[in-house]
Amino acid sequence: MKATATRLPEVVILEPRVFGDERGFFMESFNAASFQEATGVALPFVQDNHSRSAHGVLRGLHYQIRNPQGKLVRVTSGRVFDVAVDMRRSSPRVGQWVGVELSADNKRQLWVPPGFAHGFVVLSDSADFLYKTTDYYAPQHERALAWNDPHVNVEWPLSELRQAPALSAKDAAAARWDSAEFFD
Ligand SMILES: Cc1cn([C@H]2C[C@H](O)[C@@H](COP(=O)(O)OP(=O)(O)O[C@H]3O[C@@H](C)C(=O)[C@@H](O)[C@H]3O)O2)c(=O)[nH]c1=O
Repeated sequence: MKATATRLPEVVILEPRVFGDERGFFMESFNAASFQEATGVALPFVQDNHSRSAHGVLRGLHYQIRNPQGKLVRVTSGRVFDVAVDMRRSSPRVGQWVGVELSADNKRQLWVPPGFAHGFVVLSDSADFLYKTTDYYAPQHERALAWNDPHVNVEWPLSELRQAPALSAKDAAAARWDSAEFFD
């Protein structure tokens, strides 16, 4: 497992060792000890999620203001641009973002800690997105920050899309920075 820090130090890119042979490949997609060594995080994971999205779908930027979820995310078919935003009020990097391309080919995983908003846009024809979470889904605590909030100013790779990003109604109505809620 290779771990690479991003410009937000708590957000880490993980690359499992891939054993290829004439049959295909094998990798440990999750190993608790390797994960803890790479991130310093000992939280248990309690939920696994899988979504499939068409080209141009943008989900996010989501976080839970109570029961915050750390997310270990990866892509098993297709290619996405994945984004984490620091939503911790007392953080020196509050409002800063990091974006990483995750694909079935590069087999990268991104560790998005509790206290960060998360989202992604699909660059391929479709994408299967799998993630583990450190807390349960709690819709009453879920919040969405607008993907295109000018204060955060995520540089989404929109030139790679054949269309404008496709959003859920919830994400289209997401909060702007000035009315967003933060982690203390
Ligand atoms: C996220 C989630 C959704 N659902 C249900 C609620 C709803 O009816 C349906 C679709 O939910 P959403 O539209 O919120 O799904 P989606 O927009 O894919 O939400 C996800 O986006 C990415 C970016 C994240 O980071 C995730 O944590 C999660 O917020 O699935 C669950 O039952 N459990 C869950 O954990």
